[in-house]
Amino acid sequence: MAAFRTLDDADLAGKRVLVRVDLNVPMEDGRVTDDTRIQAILPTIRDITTRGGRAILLSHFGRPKGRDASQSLAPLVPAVAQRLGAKVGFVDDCIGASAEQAVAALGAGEVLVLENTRFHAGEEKNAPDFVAAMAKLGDLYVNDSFSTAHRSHASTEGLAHSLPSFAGRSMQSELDALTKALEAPERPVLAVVGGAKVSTKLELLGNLTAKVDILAIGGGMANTFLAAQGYAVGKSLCEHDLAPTALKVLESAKAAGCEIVLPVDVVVAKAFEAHAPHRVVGVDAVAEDEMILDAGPQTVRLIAGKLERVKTVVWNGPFGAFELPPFDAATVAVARAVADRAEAGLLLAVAGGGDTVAALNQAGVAERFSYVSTAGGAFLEWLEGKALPGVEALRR
Ligand SMILES: Nc1ncnc2c1ncn2[C@@H]1O[C@H](COP(=O)(O)OP(=O)(O)O)[C@@H](O)[C@H]1O
Ligand SMILES: O=C(OP(=O)(O)O)[C@H](O)COP(=O)(O)O
Repeated sequence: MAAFRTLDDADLAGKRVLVRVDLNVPMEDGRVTDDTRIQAILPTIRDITTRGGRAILLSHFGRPKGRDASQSLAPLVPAVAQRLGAKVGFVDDCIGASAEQAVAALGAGEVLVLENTRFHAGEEKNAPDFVAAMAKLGDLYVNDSFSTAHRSHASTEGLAHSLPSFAGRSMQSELDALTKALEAPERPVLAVVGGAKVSTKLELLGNLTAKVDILAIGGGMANTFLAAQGYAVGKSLCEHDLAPTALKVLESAKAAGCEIVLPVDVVVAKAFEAHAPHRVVGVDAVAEDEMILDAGPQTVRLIAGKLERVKTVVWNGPFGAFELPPFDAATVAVARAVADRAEAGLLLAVAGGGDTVAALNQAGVAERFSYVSTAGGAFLEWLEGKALPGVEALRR
């Protein structure tokens, strides 16, 4: 028997199906800049609607503290409708009278998006009253969001205990593909971790050092390590409070025999904007009024050198502020080098994360990777061998 109930086990006709999806997609000026996560949920939505169910989509967007119009899911609704090729409704809350009325008015085969779950404090607290208020809106619960499975939130975990629950098609295929690709990875394994979510991803790097042979750290993540080692990082994105955690990661790596690769040179600018005047400097030469926005060419060469002796690459987090050219250079160069070797059959390359996938698409290499996951943090936690609350809650 499969570990999870899937849509194959569900009687969907006429049912109100609460579907946890991840509409936390990269956006710029109200426009979706990478639709991978939207494409990923279409099979599940279509499965529900063609079988006469009512698909009620739940998602967070960003990390708002309470209701915040700039983090609304409303601009995502036309993007979902366009890719689905069907009308999609929207209601400005995910609980309460307005949501209840909109769900009651939803016909069989129709689709509705509810407003950002994180507008309510109960979401991240997984508060029982908030879970109950959402559960009232559905007969069944489907989790199709592997990328939020590491969160023990009301819409990712709580609801699975309140309603008959099922894994969606994307959730199923992510778990299948990652298990196949990485259950017993060929060594040496190189993990590449960058990005901006330093506080939520730094701690897990300690455990990751026990699983991989080389850990290359870049992006905003690297700045915290550089600062912890005593380098001045100026105005860079950096969590100075987390210096002790960064030092612990370095100690764990030493104990595990995992080689750590940090930037040796960086690209710095005084403004966080595209084409800002910039210079390449050694990591010991960042001025007080500068910020690190990318890794430098020497660092790229260093990582390219490591690629020559590894058999598996796992990657989450861009190496720089890739949305702002030319600070995409290191990410693009490393992505191309990995893709070339994957395509030549010299290594297996798996990458994941909302922005990482966007960066690989921007570099035009996503198709040349062995597997690309929608998930970043969840992918790293899965790789560590951690039980993911959103996945565990779906087990039979
Ligand atoms: N040096 C840097 N300074 C500021 N932002 C950075 C830097 N390096 C990377 N980033 C940002 O990190 C973000 C992606 O991080 P993250 O959300 O952790 O990745 P993912 O979504 O792939 O899991 C991008 O928006 C990118 O601009
Ligand atoms: O974008 C996401 O994760 P990712 O940046 O690790 O790929 C998910 O939507 C989770 O978002 P969160 O890290 O705010 O919980």
